[in-house]
Amino acid sequence: MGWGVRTLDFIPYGSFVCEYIGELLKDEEAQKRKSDEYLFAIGKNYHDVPRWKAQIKTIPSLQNGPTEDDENGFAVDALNQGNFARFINHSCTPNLYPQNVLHDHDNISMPHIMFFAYEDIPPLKELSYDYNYEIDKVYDSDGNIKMKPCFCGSTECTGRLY
Ligand SMILES: C[S@@+](CC[C@H](N)C(=O)[O-])C[C@H]1O[C@@H](n2cnc3c(N)ncnc32)[C@H](O)[C@@H]1O
Repeated sequence: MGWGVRTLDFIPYGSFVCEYIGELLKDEEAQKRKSDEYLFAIGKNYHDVPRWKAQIKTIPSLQNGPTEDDENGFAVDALNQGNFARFINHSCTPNLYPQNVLHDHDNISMPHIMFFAYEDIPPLKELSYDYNYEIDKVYDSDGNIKMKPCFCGSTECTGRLY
């Protein structure tokens, strides 16, 4: 799996752990990047979530309907600039989960990606999150389906990252 990240300290359930830092790219720019190893796709499905729809009324910039940013979707690329979060591997039974967080602006299409602890994490445990790829939905530049085996070692491992 290459490099990974372990915690030195005990991390209590629910704690904020770190942000996924990198270059913010429009989806179309992200797709042109030669490497997708460190891309975190933010997605643009926040308008579809009924629970979120109620809260959308509280965000001033969303009152005039979707903007060009909403149509585009964004990704964070940590290939050239980033922090240690880019070395966190995928697991089919992860101990971290990402959340979209708005704290210094109210543009819902480009939230900060913050990781929180799914459970109490003991010292020296490897940190992981679910990369959430859809199997057979990742393509190379020629349009062929890409496949990558998963080595997370979980008893619930699906066998493929994508
Ligand atoms: C964001 S990087 C994680 C850090 C990476 N291990 C490294 O050495 O830089 C994502 C890449 O790590 C590898 N990786 C992460 N989790 C994996 C897993 N469960 N099974 C196989 N490869 C994994 C894959 O090559 C993936 O494209």
